Amino acid sequence: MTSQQHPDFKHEQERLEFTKRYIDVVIKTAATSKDQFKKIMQETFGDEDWQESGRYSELLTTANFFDMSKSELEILRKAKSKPYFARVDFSRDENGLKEILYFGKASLYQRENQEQIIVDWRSPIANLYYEGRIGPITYEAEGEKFSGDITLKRQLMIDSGKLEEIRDIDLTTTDELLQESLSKSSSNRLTEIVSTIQEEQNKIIRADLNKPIIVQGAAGSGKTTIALHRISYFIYHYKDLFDPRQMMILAPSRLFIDYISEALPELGVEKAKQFTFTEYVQVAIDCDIKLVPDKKLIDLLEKNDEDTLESIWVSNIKGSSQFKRILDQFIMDIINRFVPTEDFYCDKYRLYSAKKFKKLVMEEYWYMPIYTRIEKLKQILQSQVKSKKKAMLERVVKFYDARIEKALYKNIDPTIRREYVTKCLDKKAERQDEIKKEVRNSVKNYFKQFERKTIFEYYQELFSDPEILVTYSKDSFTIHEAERLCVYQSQFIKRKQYEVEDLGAILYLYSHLFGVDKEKRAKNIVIDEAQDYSFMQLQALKTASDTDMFTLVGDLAQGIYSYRGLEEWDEVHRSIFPRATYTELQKSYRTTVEIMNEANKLLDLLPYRFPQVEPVVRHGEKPSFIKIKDDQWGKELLERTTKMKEQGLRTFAVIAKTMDDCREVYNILSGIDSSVCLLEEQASIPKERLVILPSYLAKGLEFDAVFAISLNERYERERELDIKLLYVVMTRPLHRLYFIGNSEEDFLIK
Ligand SMILES: Nc1ncnc2c1ncn2[C@@H]1O[C@H](COP(=O)(O)OP(=O)(O)OP(=O)(O)O)[C@@H](O)[C@H]1O
Repeated sequence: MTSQQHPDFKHEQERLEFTKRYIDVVIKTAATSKDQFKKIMQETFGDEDWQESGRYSELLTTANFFDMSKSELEILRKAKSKPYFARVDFSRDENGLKEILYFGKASLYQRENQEQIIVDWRSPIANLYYEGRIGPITYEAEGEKFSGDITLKRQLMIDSGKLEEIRDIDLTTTDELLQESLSKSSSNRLTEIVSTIQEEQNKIIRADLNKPIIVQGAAGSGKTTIALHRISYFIYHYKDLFDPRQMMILAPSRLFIDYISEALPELGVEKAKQFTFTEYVQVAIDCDIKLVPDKKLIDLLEKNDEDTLESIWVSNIKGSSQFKRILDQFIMDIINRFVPTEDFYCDKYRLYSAKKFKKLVMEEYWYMPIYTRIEKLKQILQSQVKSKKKAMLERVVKFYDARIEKALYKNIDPTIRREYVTKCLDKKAERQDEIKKEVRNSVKNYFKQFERKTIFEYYQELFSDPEILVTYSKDSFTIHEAERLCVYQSQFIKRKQYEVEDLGAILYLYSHLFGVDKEKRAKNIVIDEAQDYSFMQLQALKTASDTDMFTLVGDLAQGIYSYRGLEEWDEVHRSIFPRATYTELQKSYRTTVEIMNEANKLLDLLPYRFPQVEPVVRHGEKPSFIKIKDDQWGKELLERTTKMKEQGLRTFAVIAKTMDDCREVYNILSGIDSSVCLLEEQASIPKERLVILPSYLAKGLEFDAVFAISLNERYERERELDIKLLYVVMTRPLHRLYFIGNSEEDFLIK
């Protein structure tokens, strides 16, 4: 039963009013605590010797409380307009008592009796809503199993604090709330979906938090959304143990980060760090890297000449597991340069043997980056020298004092004796100075035997000798291939530049040689569009962060960077994240059946077997083709946009294959309507404006309506990259898809 005629509608309305009033009370109480906090702050800072008086710890505890109440306050304030979205009535088998649970984005207890007024969607019992059907059920919380009966499952539509509708879900009802949510228009921003999370998605969000997870999900299956909800779930579960700033989200571009930014505060994950891979590498190695503009994809699309093919060949190698093995050999080689061959002496005293050092470098400190091992050795020597200094000086004093004393008692000419004693005193002072100098310099001098190079010098060294490269490759390279690689790299070495494809290897080397600072290491990493990462990049991230706590979400069918990225998950799973749970999502929530059916045809043209994507049943207009006959297409496109706006659609994109075509489209459209906007990688997406962007930047984004356009650049059936790009374009719209071009064949459609 739906709508306001529901017999329980009034009751639910009253319940909502009670909840809102209760929230008001809590907010007020929290505000008082805040005032109290200020008072204590003043008192505490007014007190001169507050550090000693023990009030420091008091201050800290209060500050902590203040922080909590501030965020609690914020969450509750936000929750007031929509405190919950669902109700589940559950009778536990153990006591037969019926619990009435209201699920929302906050959690709220009635202070008097500790009864839950709102249950957080991330709590274990919320599984009853996401996975439970009416009838008997068991659920797990903190390792314990509970069983009972769900007697009611109800969705509550609340808007601006007003109950709009209630809907009971029984066994047969399809999820109307999901349908409704999907049929809405998009806002150019990703939003949270807590009230309509589907069972298969819920399983991923709540999958074992102590294990990595790899999700291969179709376009529009909710990968980005799920990844963000999983972070939210993780933070909720480890709120007392884990600082959200230790989480890192890696996204393909700033444009994409801007796109997901709106969902972050809603989910309470805004504190997680957000970077592109390139940005993170520079942060991790604490150095700006001069990067060659990344034109390979464009070159592949536009030129596809010999130089391009050579650079693609190199990119493939630089991202491969073979390259990791080469780097491992290189690292071993470097480590061997740090094995001391000489004993350490301070003055003429042998304080440490080379053999003992070797054991430390090669065995005991094996887990540390090599430069950290050397730093450790330095500390050992310094403390050795420090502890022996007194004894060494005393020995000298003792030695000369004994001589002087002997001379004083010896029966010799007084002049000779005086001269002898003076000489001894001088010698003693000289030796003491010598020892002091040695104490100061011996460690430094000893360490001169070891090289000191920068990460860039090491990386360049790798490409300096083809023969050595062949050895590192254990003959998997021919000398000719190694030479090609070295020649290719030399063009950048001269200009002190690097390619994007070098960053994985640079980060990997850096982690082994120098180590990434602890505060720059993330403890939990979420990677969106993970199919575009190479084996080397993923391995480097794991080594750099020293954890395998990764959430990887991606879609190989959209792998437009597969020349440097991944073609399958298996190797990553096997070699980098063997503990990972691997899951697939085949249902798509974004587009209509009509659009998805058309996009699905492209999957058959790809050289690998990609299963057809199943759209959630939602119908709409069939994609249609507009032929370019004259200059009128621009006008027609804008007229259609105006019409769609009248029908309630809000976000529109014109997507061309390349930026060149985009510029031409922009020139024509901006001549008719000055509000159209050309999107670049660093841009943020303007709201409510028609945007023009190239296919490769559209990945991950979505719009109500998409015009796939081809002026000069057609999609070629023979080229895998073209098929993938077109697939990305065709899976962006929620509701409408138009093709504008010279011929339908340019879009591989009939
Ligand atoms: N359970 C759900 N309830 C409501 N909307 C959902 C649900 N799951 C996904 N969506 C919506 O479907 C759309 C696609 O989600 P999302 O962008 O996360 O998919 P994706 O798998 O990352 O897509 P792509 O591979 O194309 O980047 C979004 O608008 C999202 O809000």
